[in-house]
This record gives sequence, structure tokens and C-alpha cells, in this order.
Amino acid sequence: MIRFEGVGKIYPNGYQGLIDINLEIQDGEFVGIIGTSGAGKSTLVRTINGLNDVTSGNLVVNGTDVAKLKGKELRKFRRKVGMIFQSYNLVPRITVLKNVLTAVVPEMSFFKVLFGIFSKEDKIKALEALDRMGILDKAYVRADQLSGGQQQRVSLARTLAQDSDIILADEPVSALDPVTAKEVMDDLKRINEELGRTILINIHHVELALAYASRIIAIKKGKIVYDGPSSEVTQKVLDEVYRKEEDSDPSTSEEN
Ligand SMILES: Nc1ncnc2c1ncn2[C@@H]1O[C@H](COP(=O)(O)OP(=O)(O)OP(=O)(O)O)[C@@H](O)[C@H]1O
Repeated sequence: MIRFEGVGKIYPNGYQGLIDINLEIQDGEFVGIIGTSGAGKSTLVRTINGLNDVTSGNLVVNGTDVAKLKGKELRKFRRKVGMIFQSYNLVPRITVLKNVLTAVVPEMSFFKVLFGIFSKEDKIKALEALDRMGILDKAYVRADQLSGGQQQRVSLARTLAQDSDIILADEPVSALDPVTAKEVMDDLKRINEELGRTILINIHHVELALAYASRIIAIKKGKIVYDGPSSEVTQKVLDEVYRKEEDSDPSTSEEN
């Protein structure tokens, strides 16, 4: 479970990225986070695995107080919270299999990875994850030879191989064409339903968010402005979430 209690995040330059966030996300939920550019979606997602520290309140993930983690403990914790990014974040010049293996044995030195010194069990685990994502045939291909959609599947295979209970996805389909984007969303849904992993996806495409996530959290200027079932997100809610500052200023409205 993920619990935010009055969480705030102030960036070093004084900017308030998150303001008084209160949330409870249960195991196995599929949550879409929406909002305008700069609203704080990434900030919110990245606090969950400690990529962003919180500056006030409490954030508890699977019973761990994230703010208290440092060094080795923080690295260990991050393994339980997988993350995929818009830019895939794979090591381009090594094979797909080695990319996944770096997640299975993260403490391994880069030289061991380079020379392929892995146990049979680790290799089987990585190959199984690739198989589940339907890209086993690409195991021995260099990561940079794959299409965007295939690379995102490798990223997902990495999170599976590292047994993370929670998968954070920061704009995972923004760089993909609509058909491939839908395929990656289907993969996320399958992982959620078949393996019960909690998914939090920060996404610009509202239609995709509504179609795939069962719960929507909308952020505006660092605050939660909607949190509820995706089936209850009305046009009025979306108008409020995406309304620009100047539109809400009565002095500039046409009626005045
Ligand atoms: N390191 C930083 N220092 C100062 N301000 C930052 C930093 N990172 C983000 N911000 C600011 O915090 C706000 C929220 O940023 P964030 O990246 O979370 O937004 P977002 O909703 O994910 O936007 P986008 O959809 O464009 O990625 C923005 O105004 C951004 O400029």
C-alpha cells in the first residue's frame, strides 16, 4: 500500500511541487495520474520510489517510511518499486537479456554484466520475463536495435524480473505512435490483472488514462483536484483540470 499523509515537496529553488497530498493506494490498483504540463505528475510519481525527496508530511510505501531511507537501504527499496520512463532507460549497446539481468542482479559490477557472468537461475528469470512480454526472440539483440514499443516492453520485463510489487510509469507511451501506445497500455493492464502488480501511470493522453486506469488522480499546481473512479470523470472535471489560469480569472472573462 502507498500512503501519502500531508506530503509536500519544495524544490531547492523554492518552487512548491506538491502541496498537502493525502492519498491511499491499495495493492493491485491501476491508477492514472493526469494534469497539465508542469502540474506535478512526475513529481508525485517520483516521490514514491525516492527519486524525489519529500520536504513535509509522511510517505509510507509497503510499510516503509520513504523519507528515512538512505544509501544502500534506498537502493534496495527502489528494487521493489519498478519504474519505466518515456525514454525507456535501457543500456543501448548491450543485449536485451543483459539489460534485464542488470535488474535481476543489480549489485553486480558492470564488467560482470558486460562479460555475461550470470547464474543459470538469473538467466532463466530474465528470459521468463521477456517471454511474458512477448519479446523472448529479441533476447540476444542489442537494445538499441529495437523499436520504441519493443524497448518499452524490455523496460517492463525488467520491472517483472526484479519482482517489483509497484510499477511506476512516467509518461511511458508519449514517444510512441497511437497503435504501439495502446499495445504498451495493454501490456500494463495484463501485468496488473494477471500478476496483481500496482500500476501508477503518469500520462498526457486522457482517453488512454480513462480507458485503462480504474482510478484517476488529477493534479493541478501541485494539488489533487480529483481522485475517484475513472468512470466518474465527467467533462466538467476535465474542464476544471485543464483550465488555464487566465480562463479562471473573472476579470478576464467575457461576462465582465
Ligand atoms: N528540479 C526542479 N527544480 C525546480 N522546479 C522543478 C524541478 N523539477 C520540476 N520542477 C517544477 O515543478 C513543477 C512540476 O513538475 P513536474 O515535472 O512534476 O510536472 P508534470 O505534471 O509531470 O509535467 P509534464 O507533464 O510536463 O512532465 C513544474 O513547474 C516544474 O517546473
